Amino acid sequence: MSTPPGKILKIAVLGASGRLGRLIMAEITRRPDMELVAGVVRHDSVMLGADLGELAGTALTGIETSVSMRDAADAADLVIDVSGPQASAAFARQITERGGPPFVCGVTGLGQDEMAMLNAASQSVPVLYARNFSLGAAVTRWLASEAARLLPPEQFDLEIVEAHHRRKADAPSGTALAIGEAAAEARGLDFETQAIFDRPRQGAARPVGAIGFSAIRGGGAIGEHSALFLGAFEELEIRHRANDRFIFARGALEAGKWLTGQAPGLYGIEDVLGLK
Ligand SMILES: NC(=O)C1=CN([C@@H]2O[C@H](COP(=O)(O)OP(=O)(O)OC[C@H]3O[C@@H](n4cnc5c(N)ncnc54)[C@H](OP(=O)(O)O)[C@@H]3O)[C@@H](O)[C@H]2O)C=CC1
Ligand SMILES: O=C(O)C1=N[C@H](C(=O)O)C[C@H](O)C1
Repeated sequence: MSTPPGKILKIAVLGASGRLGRLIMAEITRRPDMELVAGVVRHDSVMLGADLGELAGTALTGIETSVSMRDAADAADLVIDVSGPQASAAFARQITERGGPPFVCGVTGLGQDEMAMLNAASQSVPVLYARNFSLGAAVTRWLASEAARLLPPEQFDLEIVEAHHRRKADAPSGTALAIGEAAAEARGLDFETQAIFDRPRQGAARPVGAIGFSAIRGGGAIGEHSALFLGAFEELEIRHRANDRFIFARGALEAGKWLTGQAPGLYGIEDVLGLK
């Protein structure tokens, strides 16, 4: 079940001044089934007080950006968070205290403490956490986990390579980690002990079952991910490239629409797409 037909979904965006936040707000204003009701920015943001339409590149909305997560939550049926790890944790605490509204989080680079806050919120509120909102990336992850299950780790080494724009703060990307976690699970391996994030100049040879990560940062790359299954005599590559950031905005809104009809719990994009 998702939002009832005819109901207009009121949405607040956390991280309204960011690359993805602006696109999500623009997309909301184009949708007849959605209404943009709040946009939260950092307290020292130069965008504080700006009209949301100014940020989204659309007509003026008459609503100014604010710093109050509480006011945003009060006004909205759904909150979409594309800010940063600290803000996500603070907001998750806020929705736990007030018991809603449903919360979609797309922020990557969350640590254990921040994930614990999301988990705690999901005890009483529907929460969806997706490190990549695109359909193609979700299918990439699913395909990689199938390949990992079918290709034995003794014969096929798994390396995950990703590339992103120069301003991305976290590495490896959330999507790369999600692919690695799914592959480790499919192979019955412990992700934490198998993941290799750094290779020393003078190191040992590659252990069997290891999952290696390489992250490229530079230019304007929107997001590219490859899962490489490297055998001695054959190789398989599963590759996804985002050509337009719009795919994340659209995916976030579809995920949010789906989430508003769900019971409290922690969901992923796989639940929305039926990939589980
Ligand atoms: N799940 C998905 O499909 C995708 C996820 N992402 C993730 O989304 C996040 C944002 O990405 P992107 O838009 O490119 O990054 P940006 O840096 O462009 O945007 C993040 C925004 O959040 C703002 N912000 C930081 N702290 C707060 C706060 N306490 N309250 C309100 N706003 C705050 C920042 O403000 P300021 O500039 O003032 O610091 C910034 O404008 C990242 O974690 C990224 O990895 C990105 C693309 C797709
Ligand atoms: O920061 C980005 O830009 C992106 N972040 C997400 C990630 O870390 O996987 C998703 C997408 O690749 C773009």
